[in-house]
Amino acid sequence: MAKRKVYVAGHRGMVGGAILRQLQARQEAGEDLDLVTRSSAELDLTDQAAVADFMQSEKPDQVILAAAKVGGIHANNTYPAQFIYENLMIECNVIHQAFAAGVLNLLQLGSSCIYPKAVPQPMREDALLTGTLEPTNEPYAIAKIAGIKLCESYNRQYGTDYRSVMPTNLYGPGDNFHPENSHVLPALIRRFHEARLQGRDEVVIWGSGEPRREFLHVDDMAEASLFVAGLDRAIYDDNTQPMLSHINVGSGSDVTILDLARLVAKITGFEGRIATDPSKPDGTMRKLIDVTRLADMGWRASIPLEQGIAETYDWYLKQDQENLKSK
Ligand SMILES: NC(=O)C1=CN([C@@H]2O[C@H](COP(=O)(O)OP(=O)(O)OC[C@H]3O[C@@H](n4cnc5c(N)ncnc54)[C@H](OP(=O)(O)O)[C@@H]3O)[C@@H](O)[C@H]2O)C=CC1
Ligand SMILES: C[C@H]1O[C@H](OP(=O)(O)OP(=O)(O)OC[C@H]2O[C@@H](n3cnc4c(=O)[nH]c(N)nc43)[C@H](O)[C@@H]2O)[C@@H](O)[C@@H](O)C1=O
Repeated sequence: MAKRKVYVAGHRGMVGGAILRQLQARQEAGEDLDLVTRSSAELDLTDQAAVADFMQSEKPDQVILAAAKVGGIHANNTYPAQFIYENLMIECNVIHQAFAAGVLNLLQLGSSCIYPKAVPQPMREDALLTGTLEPTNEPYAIAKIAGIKLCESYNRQYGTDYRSVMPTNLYGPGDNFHPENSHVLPALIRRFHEARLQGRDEVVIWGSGEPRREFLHVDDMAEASLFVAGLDRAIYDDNTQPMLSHINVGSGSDVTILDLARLVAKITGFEGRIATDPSKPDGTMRKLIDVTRLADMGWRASIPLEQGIAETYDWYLKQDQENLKSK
């Protein structure tokens, strides 16, 4: 039997990298896989003609779409045009050109920010499009909702099997530690680490510290993505209502940002004060997702938050030291 050719879009990113590592482990364990990757420098997924050429020449059996314009609350709020344009273009090009090249199986990653700002918690899949979105990331969320609807529409009209997973806030090795544009967890790991090294007695966190967020380790996310991609179609379809084909992926519990900061302080060894900066946005106050659907299918997260942050900090320290050496 021919090898199954899988294209992982976004393999240099945090999630795509973790998915690729798990697929490579399967390959080493004997699974007949042909793994295809391209960096954004090699293939700009916003370029329709380039994506068409690539799909026609590679003709993968399966596409995993983990490429996107990604960032935290500040980046989303500051670069809304890039977040909506690049994400819509990437989704349209990858999904349509995959279809045009005869790809029947695809999995794409959305985000829990697709759900309305004021919605019963935990947020079920059928909360989609029941209210207005959180303004700080509405353009990104609109693009992610369009991704779900693209998959649903191609499935309805052409009978393809294009699936969508909606992750909660993710973290782990390979994360972006940019001081302004990153998500909260990598930002705090870096800020608390630097404060300890510099002997500072205070670290400031953005907003009130009161919002709650649910965090999932990227290795859990990669495992869940491959679990959903590999589900028998009858099981996937049985568990989705008509016109509601996405599946939430989360850890099932959330923490306040202040408690998260205390945990990061403990792990990084910072013993000073934690202050808040109310001039920075809180964003949505709570976005815990309901993970019943995925749990019923047989998958649950396994990496506890404290352990996951400690491992991520170890990874960060290794990167930090390599960077220091190369300076
Ligand atoms: N991180 C999080 O907390 C969450 C992430 N998600 C979703 O998970 C997915 C993966 O996110 P994550 O791994 O964190 O993001 P990263 O920013 O770590 O990685 C994104 C990847 O996308 C690629 N990419 C971006 N633009 C282009 C382009 N124009 N052409 C080709 N490739 C491009 C980049 O490739 P290159 O490196 O080659 O430039 C990069 O490696 C995204 O869909 C995101 O929306 C959802 C919820 C939370
Ligand atoms: C995954 C998700 O990520 C984004 O949404 P978000 O959950 O609001 O993301 P965030 O991680 O950046 O912030 C979480 C909370 O944490 C607070 N916070 C404190 N101190 C820092 C800090 O130093 N940096 C950041 N970024 N936030 C901080 C911050 O004020 C907020 O209250 C979406 O735009 C969208 O991309 C999306 O889907």
